[in-house]
Amino acid sequence: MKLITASILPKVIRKRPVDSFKGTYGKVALIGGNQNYGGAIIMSTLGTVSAGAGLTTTFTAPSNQSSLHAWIPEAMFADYQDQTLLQQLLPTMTVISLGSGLGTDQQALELIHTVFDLVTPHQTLLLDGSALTLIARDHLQLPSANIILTPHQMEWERLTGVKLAEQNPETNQRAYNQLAANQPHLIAVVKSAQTEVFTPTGAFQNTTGTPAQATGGMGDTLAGIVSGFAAQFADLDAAVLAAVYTHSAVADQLAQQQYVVLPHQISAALPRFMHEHQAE
Ligand SMILES: NC(=O)C1=CN([C@@H]2O[C@H](COP(=O)(O)OP(=O)(O)OC[C@H]3O[C@@H](n4cnc5c(N)ncnc54)[C@H](O)[C@@H]3O)[C@@H](O)[C@H]2O)[C@@H](O)CC1
Ligand SMILES: Nc1ncnc2c1ncn2[C@@H]1O[C@H](COP(=O)(O)OP(=O)(O)O)[C@@H](O)[C@H]1O
Ligand SMILES: [Mg+2]
Repeated sequence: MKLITASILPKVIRKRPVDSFKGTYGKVALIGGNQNYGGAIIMSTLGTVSAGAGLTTTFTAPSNQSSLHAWIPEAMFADYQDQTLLQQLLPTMTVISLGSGLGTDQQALELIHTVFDLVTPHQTLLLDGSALTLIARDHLQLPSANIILTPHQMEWERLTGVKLAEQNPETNQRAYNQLAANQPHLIAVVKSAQTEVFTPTGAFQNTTGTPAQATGGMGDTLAGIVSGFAAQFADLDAAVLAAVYTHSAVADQLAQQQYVVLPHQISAALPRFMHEHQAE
């Protein structure tokens, strides 16, 4: 297994061309955040916008609208139950992220079906949190798209059947091979204290991260950052590796002076970190 080190950053984070505009940096739809888990999709949104995505729309429960805008006015709000809006907007997106704080009720399941029907092969679809739990529970077939899965270890167990205690680079690779077999391009980010990333071109282990990250919303934030990187940077595998590295590298920096790192603090520190690591 190769290691994900700082050397990934200059390959991915490039100085922005002078004549670029928001359209250059991709459109992202983040779908999730039910009445109880609004914080999850707000934290994802903070990650995506702070990572530099050009335009971000957050599809969530209407009760989350004012908190979303209080936290991050740069993001647009859409009601995730509005079928017309979903059908109008999702085809225009570079990246769709589905599942952070979505919950697992019937409404959530129907939303997954809607997104799976609408997504096209040239789009990137990130699946996180509740979406992964529902896909595993109902044996849903993944649509044809560039798929990024971001399971924690229990979600990975649900998806693949590999028990948490038996998860290691070898068993995870075998499970990844099975999942990826019928997909044009699938990336699995198996999150833990030593996150492993499986791509069609290789398997990688992250070298950053701290127990100060062990708090709710940390994975929602990662899903947002990965979406922001995937929207902007052309090489999808490298973009995901750089996002995974960056999320925890920023946490490591903050943890030098903090007992716990709050997920939104990672997003707040992201623009400066990316500035420091951009290459010509
Ligand atoms: N502020 C918010 O709105 C938050 C919403 N969240 C959302 O809540 C939904 C449910 O996600 P959860 O992950 O909380 O619940 P899950 O039920 O999916 O997974 C948690 C269960 O897995 C077990 N587990 C074992 N090993 C684990 C590991 N390495 N990492 C995580 N869990 C492990 C836990 O003990 C627990 O029983 C998701 O949609 C998620 O996005 C969470 O992200 C927490 C914060
Ligand atoms: N001890 C740890 N060391 C490093 N990273 C950790 C540690 N504990 C948790 N993390 C990171 O925090 C995130 C947790 O994701 P997840 O469980 O999905 O969070 P949530 O769903 O609450 O947002 C992952 O990116 C994981 O790698
Ligand atoms: Mg999660």
